[in-house]
Amino acid sequence: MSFEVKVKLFIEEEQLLQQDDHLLIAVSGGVDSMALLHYFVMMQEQWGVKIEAIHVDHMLRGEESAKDRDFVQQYCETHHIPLHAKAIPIPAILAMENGNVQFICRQERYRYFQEMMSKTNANKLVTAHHADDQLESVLMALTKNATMNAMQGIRGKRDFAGGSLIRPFLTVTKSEIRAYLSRQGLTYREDASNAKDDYVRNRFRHHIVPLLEAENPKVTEQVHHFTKFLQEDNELLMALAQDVFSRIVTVINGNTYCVEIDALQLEPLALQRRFILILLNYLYKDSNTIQSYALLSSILKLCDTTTGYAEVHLPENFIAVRRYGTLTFQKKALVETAQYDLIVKPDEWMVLSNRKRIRLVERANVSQALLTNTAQLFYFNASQLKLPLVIRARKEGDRMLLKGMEQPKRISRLFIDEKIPLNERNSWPLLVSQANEVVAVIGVRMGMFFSTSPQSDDDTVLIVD
Ligand SMILES: Nc1ncnc2c1ncn2[C@@H]1O[C@H](COP(=O)(O)OP(=O)(O)OP(=O)(O)O)[C@@H](O)[C@H]1O
Repeated sequence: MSFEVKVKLFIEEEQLLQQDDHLLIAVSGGVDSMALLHYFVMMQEQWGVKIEAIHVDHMLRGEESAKDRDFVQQYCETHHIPLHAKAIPIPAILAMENGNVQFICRQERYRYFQEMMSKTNANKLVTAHHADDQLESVLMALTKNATMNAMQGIRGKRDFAGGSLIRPFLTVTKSEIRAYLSRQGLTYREDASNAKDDYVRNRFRHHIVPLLEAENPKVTEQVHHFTKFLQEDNELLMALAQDVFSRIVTVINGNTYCVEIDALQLEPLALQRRFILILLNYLYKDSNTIQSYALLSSILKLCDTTTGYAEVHLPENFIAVRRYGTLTFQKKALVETAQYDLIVKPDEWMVLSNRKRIRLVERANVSQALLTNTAQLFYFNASQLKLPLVIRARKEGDRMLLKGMEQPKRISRLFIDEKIPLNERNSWPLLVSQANEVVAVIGVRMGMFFSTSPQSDDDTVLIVD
């Protein structure tokens, strides 16, 4: 099958192009992306699309990278293709931020791609990833601490910057691309770093892939089918995991995710894993960069039991905590610092940081307000407390009067006795009167003003659910 037919079939099969698409073609100047740009120059009318090119000079290889840019520019001028180009001082960024060169290049490159997608109103970014890249990616994922997401390799199409990123060359090999370019009589820029073994990808390319190709010259085709099957299976499993997510996750204040462990454990392990990946997607802007098999396993290990307290520290200051059968994901800062002072208004449910809900009602209205049978009722005489009550975090020296005790008990002591985790003590919700006396530690102990049975007809009731 010819190069052009192979590419056409893949584009049609994956529905990568539509009539009137506005494409931004990512061109480094190397063999793959020059072939990509040339392919679209030749085929733009046939596909009915509008094309522009985009290039990033990472300023990493001195004059060489400036020459890459000139090379791309010259081709674009000859073929009347608008070019968007930007030089990004990666060495200077690295000096300030530290980090992995390839990671920073990629991050900066895609930031510019994204910016230009919206400035030019393009709806698709096109890159020249090909079948050899696919094979290398799968092999790299297999040997790394990767999740099943990475094992599925590169996709032909994914969402990007309000449109999509498409890879029309994903089924053609590098040697097919090279042969196409030479048939077209075109040249390209050679990046000397590609020949070195410094990067993992290069080591796979130079040493592992040739062995596999010797075993089966069509190994890239085989990997293409393999990844496609995996992707299709995964789509189904992700949809099922999303259903589970909608059923068993409660989101508090838009930033704290609470999972009922019992309900999660009813699901097959394959869905539990994907459920956690979906959750990480909510927590992180780019969850792909933090996904690892080890992280997934340590989070799932928290769900082995529903009793006791355990936590896993996650990247970027997130934390997963298991307590009372609930698994909670949130920013550590939210756990450690209090964000109250909230006035407790009658007849309104308040959701607190310890995942309890409370509500104040007149005794006569209790039955109306009771929605669950897990709620506990605490009766008190409102005239004995200075209202309104307030929810706040602990303060130095806080104490509480308890029934049967002559001296008020220090809240810090009570936290220790009740085994409240250290990192939650500063945000644990306390109920405080206007006289600044702590009258309850919500979900832990109620002070002397509260009884579990009615004292009079006009009691006020605190419902804790
Ligand atoms: N400097 C660049 N300017 C414009 N496009 C580029 C540049 N570098 C890479 N690209 C585009 O990205 C494609 C993949 O390049 P490469 O394999 O170097 O990137 P990668 O980092 O491995 O992949 P990814 O972009 O998915 O992270 C290229 O074929 C080209 O389309």
